[in-house]
Amino acid sequence: MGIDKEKIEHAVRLILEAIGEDPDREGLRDTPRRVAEMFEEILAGYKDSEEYTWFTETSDLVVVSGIRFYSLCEHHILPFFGVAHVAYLPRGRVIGLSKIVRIVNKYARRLQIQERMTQQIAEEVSRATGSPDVMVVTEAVHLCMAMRGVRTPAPTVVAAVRGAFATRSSLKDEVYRIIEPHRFRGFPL
Ligand SMILES: Nc1nc2c(ncn2[C@@H]2O[C@H](COP(=O)(O)OP(=O)(O)OP(=O)(O)O)[C@@H](O)[C@H]2O)c(=O)[nH]1
Ligand SMILES: [Zn+2]
Repeated sequence: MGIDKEKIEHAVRLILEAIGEDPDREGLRDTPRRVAEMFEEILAGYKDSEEYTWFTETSDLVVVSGIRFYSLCEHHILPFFGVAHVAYLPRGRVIGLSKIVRIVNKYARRLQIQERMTQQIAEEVSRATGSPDVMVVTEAVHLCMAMRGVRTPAPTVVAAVRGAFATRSSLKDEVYRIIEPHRFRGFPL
């Protein structure tokens, strides 16, 4: 999915007019272009590819914790942001640690809800590693809940717990122990 920047520029100009601003005043003249470029950047996850992997004998627990992410909620197009923690048990295949961060960003940089984003990250880590044993915890503040509406920046936690993490609670507890120092404390980031 490519982003139609011209269309976004046009739409932003209309929004500026609709809120009673003068889109030709100095500070706003380049705003439609800036917003179009911003969307191209922060919604780049639609075009990210799947790369990866190499083989190993290990089956030891891997946890990448405290991965910061910034997403946009699909209801209000306002940011939600926080951290993601990704754990998996290799089944003869590991992926580069940076690829886990790339997977998080790939699904964060779209119009999202936190639950679907968390699930998609878990599914792709599972696909990439060939392991059904995956656990992803995301913690976020939603600006649509903070700046407007209920005006309550309550951090929201979503956990996708799959395979051995779901059947062995000691393994799940181990992940929560490991990620504890890297958990998201909400405002201020
Ligand atoms: N489950 C879930 N809900 C979300 C997420 N982001 C935003 N929302 C909620 O989506 C809902 C949209 O509800 P609507 O009633 O259609 O929109 P609204 O009238 O603007 O709702 P309020 O925010 O309650 O004023 C709101 O309750 C938001 O808090 C998310 O990631 N996951
Ligand atoms: Zn929202």
